Amino acid sequence: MQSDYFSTASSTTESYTRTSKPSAGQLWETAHQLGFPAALWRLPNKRDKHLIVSFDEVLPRVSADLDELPAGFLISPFDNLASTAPTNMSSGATTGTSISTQSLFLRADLQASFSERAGKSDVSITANAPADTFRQALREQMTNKTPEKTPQTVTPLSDLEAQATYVRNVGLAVEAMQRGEFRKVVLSRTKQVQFADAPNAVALFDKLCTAYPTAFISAVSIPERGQIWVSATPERLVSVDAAGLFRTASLAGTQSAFEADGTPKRPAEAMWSQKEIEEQALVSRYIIECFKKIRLREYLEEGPKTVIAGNLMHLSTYFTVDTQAVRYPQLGTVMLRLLHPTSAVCGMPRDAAFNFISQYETHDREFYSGFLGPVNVSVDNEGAESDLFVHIRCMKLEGNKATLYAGAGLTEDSVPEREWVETEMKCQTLLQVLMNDK
Ligand SMILES: C=C(O[C@H]1C=CC=C(C(=O)O)[C@@H]1O)C(=O)O
Repeated sequence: MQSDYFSTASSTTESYTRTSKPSAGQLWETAHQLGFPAALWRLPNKRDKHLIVSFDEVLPRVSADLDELPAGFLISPFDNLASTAPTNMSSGATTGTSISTQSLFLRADLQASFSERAGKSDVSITANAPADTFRQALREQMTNKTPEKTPQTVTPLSDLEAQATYVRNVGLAVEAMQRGEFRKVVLSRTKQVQFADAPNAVALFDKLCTAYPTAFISAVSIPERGQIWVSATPERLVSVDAAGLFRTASLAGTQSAFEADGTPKRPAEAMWSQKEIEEQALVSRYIIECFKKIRLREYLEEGPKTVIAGNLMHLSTYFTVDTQAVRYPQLGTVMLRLLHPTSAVCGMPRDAAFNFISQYETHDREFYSGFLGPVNVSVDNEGAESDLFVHIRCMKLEGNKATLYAGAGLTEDSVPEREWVETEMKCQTLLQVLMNDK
């Protein structure tokens, strides 16, 4: 007999031994079977994995307000701009921020943590009707035998036409920048991959966790769209921890983390071109301008430093603010609205770059280059924290098909063919793990 996993009283947390606990895969499959959205994630440099299941078959569209939302997981599209509305800040400053209600929110109706160290998982569930349905379906899932794993065939489809279009559009962007229409734009492209069978998102998530310990790894299932988004992003957008420490970072400039002979490069010895230094400085400047808009001067800036992101290296500058010391508890929400989309995924000035992207990109970015992550989630009784990341190095799974997304930051010094190669390298972050079917 399986133990009773959930209490149907108010929200409870229970611990299980290794033999009786439901695995992330079993919880994920149960949610999938019942048509419930689910999000699985692992924070950078952490080992614990977390899962949320929402009992809303159609997810609510919400404003990304960290001060109002309950515990859950937020996923926002790139195109999240709304009409500008004046908002009064606690500091007394008045500024224009975008109030958009296009983020999808997975409320934590069920929350589970999987800790390798402690050898236990905690599962808690709120007491509303689908809880019983879920418990029943999970019991069945746990008694089912896992099917034998057969090697997966993964076929990237030809990109020749996409390459020609991309190179032409980069050329047009460079001309527009030389005419002074904007200073930076991030143009993206997609890459299609065909699988023999629908890939197992949880197995893929686990492989990404192992391959990229410093990335934010996630898998988000959105049944109403028939999509699962999987990513290994190196870019933090906004975090606010239980002690009120706010963090953001600027990330840009790209080169391979390996020498031509395959030996790893030492980050401290990485050489960066003027184009890349400027490209990253524009992202930092964008963040500082957001601080200026709300008249916040007490931020700590560290960098730029070379950081490793899987198969790539980037330049990154870190910004931190003690929201308690500056008496600005809503800083996370305010900065989120000001920052997105940063010039790491859109450009500078933002609106001109956004218009260029809308005019020339031939695909809908959907959730690529939006943001995602846990909101007001408490882990290990350490207090609630929010961790939102820029949704890059990601792909959309739809049955047997995956669409990978990658963009490159362009300035007037960009060479179109090199930018295409850069997007290919970015696609490799996920592709290498997909192709390595161990
Ligand atoms: C837009 C992407 O990366 C951004 C983050 C780091 C470096 C970037 C670059 O060098 O262009 C991009 O701004 C992407 O991976 O799709």
